[in-house]
Amino acid sequence: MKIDGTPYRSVWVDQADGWSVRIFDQTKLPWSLDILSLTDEDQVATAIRSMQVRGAPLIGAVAAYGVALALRTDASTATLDRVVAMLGETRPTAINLRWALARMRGALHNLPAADRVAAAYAEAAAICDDDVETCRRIGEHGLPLLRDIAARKQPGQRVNILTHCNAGWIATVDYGTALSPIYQAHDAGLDVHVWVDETRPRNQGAALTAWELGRHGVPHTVIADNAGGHLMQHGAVDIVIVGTDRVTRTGDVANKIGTYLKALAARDNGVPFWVALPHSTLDMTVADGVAEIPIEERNPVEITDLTGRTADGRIETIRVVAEGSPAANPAFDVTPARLVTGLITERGRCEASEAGLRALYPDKG
Ligand SMILES: CSC[C@H]1O[C@H](OP(=O)(O)O)[C@H](O)[C@@H]1O
Repeated sequence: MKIDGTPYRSVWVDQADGWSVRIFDQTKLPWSLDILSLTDEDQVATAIRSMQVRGAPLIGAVAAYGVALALRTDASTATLDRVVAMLGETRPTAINLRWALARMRGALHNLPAADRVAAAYAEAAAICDDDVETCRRIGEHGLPLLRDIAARKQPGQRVNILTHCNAGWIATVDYGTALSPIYQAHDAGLDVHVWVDETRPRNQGAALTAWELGRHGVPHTVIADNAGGHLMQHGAVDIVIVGTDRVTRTGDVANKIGTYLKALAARDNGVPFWVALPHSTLDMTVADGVAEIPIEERNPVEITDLTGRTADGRIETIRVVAEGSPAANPAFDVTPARLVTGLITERGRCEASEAGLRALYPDKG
């Protein structure tokens, strides 16, 4: 995606030295565009844990480069196994992380140590290129849904989409998942508008989705997470499109905390609830998402404290919870397949079911 006319991906290898890895520090957005240079696997692990880099497909891609960085120092099998295990423990819910690391290990394990560094950078780059094309195609397969809604609108009426968290280009290598159809619809001239859930506690919607859409000129309105049901009751939402961190073979969907509540409100109001995902988000080894998907518990300080910009431009963090009150911070929830209208993938759309997924992905074990 372009920033001030310059095309960017969300992760790239520094052309100057040919090996260090660049990312945007997403904890500084939307206030500043800080580019970080990652030079070893520990810096990659910190960037993922602290959510300097986040988004299910993107953390997989960045972890893949973390393997390459580790092998630059020591290309032994012991190091390969160690760094795959270490990076795989940084965040438990998004399956893309383990998918990317398993792909890296599979590509490198049987190579001579001397060949591993070049092969690691090549495989990480291939993962990135695959994600870019995959997300572009997700947009293509989601666009007809928005065209169909637009066709039923009166002249001057907008297509109103609600999304939760950030599943845009900054959460992937490029294009995004949930936002990819929205970008393509906007670019095709459809009159779209996005209700952007602020997405407490880390405000990925208010800080990242709003930033992305604003830069691309997509009309949008930031709302409190709890406003979505009300808007749906009053006919202000035509469709919900969200991203996901893991989809089970039965179509259960793990995504940012609060997604399940959106799906309940959508079902109660007859609003289509679609989930956009790349193949790297599929976990065919799991059937019951509620019972089996590990839900990341993050630091309660993300609940008790809020970071923002003061009127005079200073970035500050303040406590917004009564002193002494404990907080709990589950970072994801699981929406059962029965509440999902359908899945938008790079291979097409399907129902949220094992039959639907196996028809699209007969090759996925
Ligand atoms: C295409 S991003 C998918 C998913 O990842 C985000 O989680 P986080 O911001 O914690 O990394 C969010 O749940 C998005 O929907």
